[in-house]
Amino acid sequence: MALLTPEDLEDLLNKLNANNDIIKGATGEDISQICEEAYGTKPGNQKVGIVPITAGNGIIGNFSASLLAITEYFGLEGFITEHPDMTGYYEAVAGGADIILMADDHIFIAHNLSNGKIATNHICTGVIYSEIASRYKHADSKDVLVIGLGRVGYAGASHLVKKGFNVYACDPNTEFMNKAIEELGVNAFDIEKPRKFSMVFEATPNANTISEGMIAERCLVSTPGIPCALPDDLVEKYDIDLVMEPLVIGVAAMLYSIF
Ligand SMILES: NCCC[C@@H](N)C(=O)NCCCC[C@H](N)C(=O)O
Repeated sequence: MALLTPEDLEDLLNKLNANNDIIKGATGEDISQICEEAYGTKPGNQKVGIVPITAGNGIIGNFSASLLAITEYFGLEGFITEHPDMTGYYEAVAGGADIILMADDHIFIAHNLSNGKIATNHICTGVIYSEIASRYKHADSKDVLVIGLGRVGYAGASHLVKKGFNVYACDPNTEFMNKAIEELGVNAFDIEKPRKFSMVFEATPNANTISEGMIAERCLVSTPGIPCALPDDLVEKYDIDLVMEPLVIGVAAMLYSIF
């Protein structure tokens, strides 16, 4: 999994507002409305404790500050603990946090201490980005292309299958591909037999994974992946709504999933 960098997190709320405008234009609703419908919840007066974690590669600059900005963007009170790790966890609970946000290099969780609900960033990111792709108001069918079947892509493919979409998926890792075919019943997308999709959910850590044969002239590409899955020439040539943002949309889904 590619770790975020402080540069990925610069100018976060401007990137969110720009993406929210694209989401509204392409689906008819904004990210808060989509989260409310996807999870059936609304923000309340929950207090969010953000605990920096020093494990592995350690603290990422801007990460905790970004989580605080996101918490406040969705109308919640938040605080970053003065200490990291276990001392920070104790500080958050003692400080009256209802929800704890914390991440090491392998898992990023949101835990609601009041109702016991817990969420991971990789599942919530897969669910919300695939949900956004599936709401494209100019879709020409129920066909959705999922590129990448790692933890995030698999979660998104699973969500779309449950919602009754025709999911075509591809991943160079044959184990991931076979698992998704066996467990989810996805159709293997064959790059040799291209189909043009109007809804694409991409979840890989690679650039330019989308090629011309995969997309309709007018389409919605929804991806948390860094770097961008779309080659510049395709962005110029086609009418593509691109939803791509490094952190806020996934964290919004984490929070709404545990309210
Ligand atoms: N969609 C977001 C995916 C984030 C994930 N790829 C990552 O960088 N995780 C590492 C976070 C480490 C945070 C660090 N321990 C801190 O607390 O600052």
